[in-house]
Amino acid sequence: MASENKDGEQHRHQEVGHKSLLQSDALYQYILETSVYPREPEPMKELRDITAKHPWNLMTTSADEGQFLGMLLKLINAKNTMEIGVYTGYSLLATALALPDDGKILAMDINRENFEIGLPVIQKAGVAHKIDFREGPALPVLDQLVEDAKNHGSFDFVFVDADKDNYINYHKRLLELVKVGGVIAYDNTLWNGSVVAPPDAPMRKYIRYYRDFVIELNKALAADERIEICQLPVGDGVTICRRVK
Ligand SMILES: C[S@@+](CC[C@H](N)C(=O)[O-])C[C@H]1O[C@@H](n2cnc3c(N)ncnc32)[C@H](O)[C@@H]1O
Repeated sequence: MASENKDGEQHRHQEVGHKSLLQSDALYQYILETSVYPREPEPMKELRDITAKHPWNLMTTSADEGQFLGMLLKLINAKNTMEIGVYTGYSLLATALALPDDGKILAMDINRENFEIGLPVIQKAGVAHKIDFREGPALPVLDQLVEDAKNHGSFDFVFVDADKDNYINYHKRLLELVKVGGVIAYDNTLWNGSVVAPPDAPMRKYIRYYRDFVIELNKALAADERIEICQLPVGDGVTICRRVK
């Protein structure tokens, strides 16, 4: 989706946000209009519209990534899941809709207010009973879960979409909590394309700050023999990790 700044200059969608790293705006729009929007469940559309009016809407998961998550969850028959980084709940709703009626999502975010923006839509969709929302930093919750051996290997799927400087810390703990054969998906692993930018390239402050953490994560995941990985250019880059040992 190209947009114009005040000088009438055209920006590509990946420069104004990072919802897709595809090199053609027209191609991305084609994917959305042909395959994503026509199949997007009504509650997800409603939540996407509500979120679009929120000042931090850049943080939301894109509709194509939401569709991808739903498909992935169904393909692996996920039931017990976790999400780190909820914001208004678009990926959370995609997950809740994809899980069976007795499926579970342990959802964590330091900000409850934004979760509450999406909550009425989630309730109306009839899937709120699957969600256990915990307000606060995710790391202490993971530490608590790891302490109890009965949680080891108990999660089928985890979606990580929060503070990039903690992804490595999450990974250490999540590998104990996800079952062998289970999946951890890390979002934003191409970090607005900055992972290949020269260090002196102009970048927004927050992109520059997290860039090195994302680069280190990508190297660590590629070297980790306990997982198989697949990095996809969906959204801002998502790396799917399948625990193998
Ligand atoms: C990119 S947004 C998540 C987007 C969400 N998955 C969606 O579909 O809209 C990142 C979220 O991570 C949360 N966050 C940041 N640091 C966190 C932490 N230490 N623990 C848990 N959540 C955190 C932020 O409050 C923010 O809502």
